[in-house]
Amino acid sequence: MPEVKRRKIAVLGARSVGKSSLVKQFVEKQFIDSYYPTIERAYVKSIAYKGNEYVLEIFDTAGQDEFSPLKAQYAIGIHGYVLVYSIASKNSFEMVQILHDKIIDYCGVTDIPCVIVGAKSDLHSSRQVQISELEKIAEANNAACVETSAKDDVNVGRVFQLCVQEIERRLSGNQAVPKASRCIFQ
Ligand SMILES: Nc1nc2c(ncn2[C@@H]2O[C@H](COP(=O)(O)OP(=O)(O)OP(=O)(O)O)[C@@H](O)[C@H]2O)c(=O)[nH]1
Repeated sequence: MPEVKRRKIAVLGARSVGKSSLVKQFVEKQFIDSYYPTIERAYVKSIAYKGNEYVLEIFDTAGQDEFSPLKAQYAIGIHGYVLVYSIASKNSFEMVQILHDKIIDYCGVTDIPCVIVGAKSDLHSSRQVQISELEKIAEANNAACVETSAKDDVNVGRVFQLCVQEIERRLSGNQAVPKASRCIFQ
């Protein structure tokens, strides 16, 4: 019988970028147009990956700015990170590198399993962050990347598949994953 594996994932990013909407769309298959700032909330959802069942414990966190201290519970015992920005906000994109650096620094490591997510990909006409910029930051940080829309339910499941992929390839010592399976835009 395939083994059940448990993995903890923290979802971090600036305020109002769509973290909760992404997690809610993934877990509860719903999208809510109104905005309620998140304090913090944990969700559980199982997925299949390479023939195994993964029980994901997903921590949806409060929006961060550059001065927010990283909470211990989002660093200790976390297997993988989902770092979210909105494609319609350059400032939120800049927060991704700040957050990545904070996690690396807090954990005292050089590399973390991470997916960088350009959220609200349906907001084409307000786009401030190009796909090439996402590819560049992902490559610089050895991360996977994807653009999603929680509103239109585009690539939402892929975020968490990619996160498990990033976690597992490090645990197995297999670093060789083709770029095409690490960066997804449509
Ligand atoms: N157009 C569009 N709007 C979105 C999308 N995802 C979220 N939103 C909207 O953006 C606003 C903020 O979404 P949230 O999911 O609450 O953002 P958050 O990052 O969890 O916010 P904090 O709790 O402050 O950190 C809400 O009004 C959502 O309806 C999306 O994919 N497309």
